[in-house]
Amino acid sequence: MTRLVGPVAFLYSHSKPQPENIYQVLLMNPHLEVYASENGKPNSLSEGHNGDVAEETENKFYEACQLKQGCYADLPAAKIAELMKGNLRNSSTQSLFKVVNKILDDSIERKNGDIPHRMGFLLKRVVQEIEQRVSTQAESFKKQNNLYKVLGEKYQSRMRILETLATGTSEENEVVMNQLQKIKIEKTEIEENKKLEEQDVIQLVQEKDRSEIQISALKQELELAKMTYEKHCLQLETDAKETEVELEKKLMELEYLLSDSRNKVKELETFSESKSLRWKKKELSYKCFLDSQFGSLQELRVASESIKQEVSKTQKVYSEEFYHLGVKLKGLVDAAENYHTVLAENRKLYNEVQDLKGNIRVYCRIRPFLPGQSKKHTTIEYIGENGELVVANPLKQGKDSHRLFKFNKVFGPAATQEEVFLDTQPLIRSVLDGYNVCIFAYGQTGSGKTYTMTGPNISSREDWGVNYRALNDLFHLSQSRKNSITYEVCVQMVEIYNEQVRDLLSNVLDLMNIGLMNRAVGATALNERSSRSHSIVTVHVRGTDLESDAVLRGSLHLVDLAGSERVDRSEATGDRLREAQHINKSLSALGDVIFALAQKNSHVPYRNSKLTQVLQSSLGGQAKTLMFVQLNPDVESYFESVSTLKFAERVSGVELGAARSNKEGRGVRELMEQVASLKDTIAKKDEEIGRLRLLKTSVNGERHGMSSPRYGSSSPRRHSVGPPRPGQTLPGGKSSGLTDKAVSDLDNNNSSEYSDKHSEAGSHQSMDDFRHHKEFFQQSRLAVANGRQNITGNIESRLALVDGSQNTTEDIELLGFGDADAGERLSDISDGELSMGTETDGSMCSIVEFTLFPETMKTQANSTEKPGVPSKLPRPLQRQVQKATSRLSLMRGSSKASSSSKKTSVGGGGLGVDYISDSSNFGL
Ligand SMILES: Nc1ncnc2c1ncn2[C@@H]1O[C@H](COP(=O)(O)OP(=O)(O)OP(=O)(O)O)[C@@H](O)[C@H]1O
Repeated sequence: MTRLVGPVAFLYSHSKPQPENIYQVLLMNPHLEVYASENGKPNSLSEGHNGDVAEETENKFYEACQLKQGCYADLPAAKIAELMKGNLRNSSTQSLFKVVNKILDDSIERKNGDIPHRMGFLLKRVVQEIEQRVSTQAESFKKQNNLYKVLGEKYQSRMRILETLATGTSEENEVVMNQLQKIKIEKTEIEENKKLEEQDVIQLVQEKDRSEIQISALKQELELAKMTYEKHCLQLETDAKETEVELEKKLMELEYLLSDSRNKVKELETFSESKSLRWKKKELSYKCFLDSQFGSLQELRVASESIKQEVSKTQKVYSEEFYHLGVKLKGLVDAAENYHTVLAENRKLYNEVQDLKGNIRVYCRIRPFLPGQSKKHTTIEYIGENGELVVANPLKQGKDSHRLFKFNKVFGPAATQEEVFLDTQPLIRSVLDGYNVCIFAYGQTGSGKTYTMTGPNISSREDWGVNYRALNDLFHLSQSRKNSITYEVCVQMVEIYNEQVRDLLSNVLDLMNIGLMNRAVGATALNERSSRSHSIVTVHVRGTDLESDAVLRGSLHLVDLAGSERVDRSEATGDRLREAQHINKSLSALGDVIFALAQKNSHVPYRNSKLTQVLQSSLGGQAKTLMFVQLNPDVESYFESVSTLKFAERVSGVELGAARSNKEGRGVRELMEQVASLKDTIAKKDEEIGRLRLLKTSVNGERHGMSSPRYGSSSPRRHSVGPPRPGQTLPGGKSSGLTDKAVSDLDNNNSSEYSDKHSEAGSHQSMDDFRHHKEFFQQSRLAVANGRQNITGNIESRLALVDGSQNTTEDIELLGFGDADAGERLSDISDGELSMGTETDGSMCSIVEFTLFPETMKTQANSTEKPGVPSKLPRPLQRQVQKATSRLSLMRGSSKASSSSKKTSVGGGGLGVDYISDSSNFGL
């Protein structure tokens, strides 16, 4: 490209002079540069705007020329031209001009104007070069000029168009101006926004700084975290390695297990295949079975349809029949209701018949298992509502193992003290109507006798036994009747221990006070001895009808017997053996009495024990007697229980005769008193006769020795009475007044041998079923026999052997031997016709007196021996006994001393029981 700049462009545009040759151009513009084109021709003329570059080129060219001058002076011109050719082409036009000027200057300096050939050639070449360059430049100027001309025209036409357009768009210009204004406003707004944004930007920058700080802090944290993370990573890696090792181990194990389980799976697969085969077979068989069942079901459906029809038919028939049955049933229900009332009436009537017959009532009570005892093993099989009891033998099975017993009532283990008492209450209340009542508890040790009679805990009303409840009830009843009848009530508590009778308490207040004050000691002392002694609480009642002045007397004996099996099990010696023998004796005597009564024997051996003596009025008289048979349900006690039940069954068959109330009209009482005084005089006479007889006998004995069979026996009984004949008049003018039966009783009673045999025979007959009881009866008899061997026929000695020497006199006295009127008393007791309450000497009071206070009798008999309290008794009890005895003596003394005393002595001779007038004191 060729540019026109500087003076050339100026020349072209203003003067437009057309240079006629290259020299002119070069002269006009010494700075004009002419560049050779690549093809060796100058293609442009350019101003050398860098003088330094041009100067450098010029110097180089000149130096080259001078060099060539010196060096190549001899070279031909062609050769020089060839060498110059490259430099010419590459040199600028200005440097060429300079070269020309130099050459010319040099030639002028030489003054001859002579130019060396070589320089001239060079000059020619340079000029040619410059001419060539100028001509090409001029041509391009022409072309450009033409081009500019075309362009000028074009622009002028455009200018014209634009001018026309400019006039047409002035209005639009206004709009555009307006828009421009708007745009300006927008621009200012934008600028403001921009400012704001700049502020924002500043803020953002600040924030950015802050965040950068944060970022740097975070980066630090990150660094730290990275460090810890790396540490952690390291730890993890070590852990991972360890776990990897473990896992590898486990993997090994698992692989082993896997292979094992694979084997098992294979086994199971084979097993399951065999099973599935079996199941398939089964399925097939079931299918066959189901098909057959389905078939039979179809048949059944058909059959059931027909049956349904039949059933509906029969239902109709049944409903009709049911209707008829309903009608009949209604009638039956009515009848059943009546039946129950009839049954109740029957029971009542039965009881009345029993009352009339005077049967001993027997209630059986079964105690519950004690804590610690196994409740599974019980002998009690069934308890009926009407007194049936079935016991099972644990050693047998089948029918033989069961035994049925029937009593008036059976109380199960769950029966309460209240329930037991309610069934006993009517009997107890009849005491206030003048009846003698005896309630005794019989059974083996630990069967619940004391529980029933006394109760386990007297401080709790609920636990009160029959004794406390009876006393409470009697006192309350007597209080409620006080407007029509005044009652005098006396309570005695007696214990028969080793055949000695001990009056423990004679006053109900003392009973209650000692019970309350000294409960623990008293209770313990009593319990200790309970198995080895018979305890008897006696309530004497005397009532006076305020209207008729009639007097009624009743007595209630509440007896807790000693354990029935004690002797059987006893392997005791010494004191315990003695106790056992006494218990044996008394229980066997009770058995003898009961069996004699059951067989309606003419003789009933009451005298064989203190127990039977004390209970005589309640067993043989017109008394109401109830026996509680206590059972232990434990299988270990089965045989004991069965023998107890057999004994009880026997007892329940005993008829005592209809009970009779001891009521006396005023006349009767007066007569009784006369009879009593007469008896007293007779007794005195008898005593005198006895003394005379003794005197006579001693005189005869002296004369004839002691060989008389009549008086040979030392038994005063034989001596005094002998076997009387009916109607025989007793010495002293007193008719025996006894029937044949009474006489024989009397005889039997006095003949110990006969009595023993008789009782034994009775026992043997009646006790076939009661082997166990028989055993202890025999045991007791052995003791008696031992005594008999030593002194045959000597009753005193025999008794001394049985009861111990210290009690000999006492026993003789108690049994009536050695007492002149004993025969009479015995006859009274034996005679069933004589009531204990109607005969003074044979009354319960006198018997109790007689039994309780042998020392009194001894005094009467002028005996010198006095029984002491047995040393075997526990000390507190001894004190009690002594206290009670002395108190009773005092009471007797006072009643004797003053007939107007509030305490009334009953029984004649001041030997009765002291009644306490003020019964209100006894409210419990
Ligand atoms: N019905 C009953 N309910 C609860 N416990 C009873 C019953 N009967 C008896 N027991 C308990 O059985 C045990 C023995 O009773 P208990 O002392 O009355 O017999 P026992 O026949 O009088 O004996 P022992 O002949 O030795 O005097 C006691 O612990 C008593 O509390």
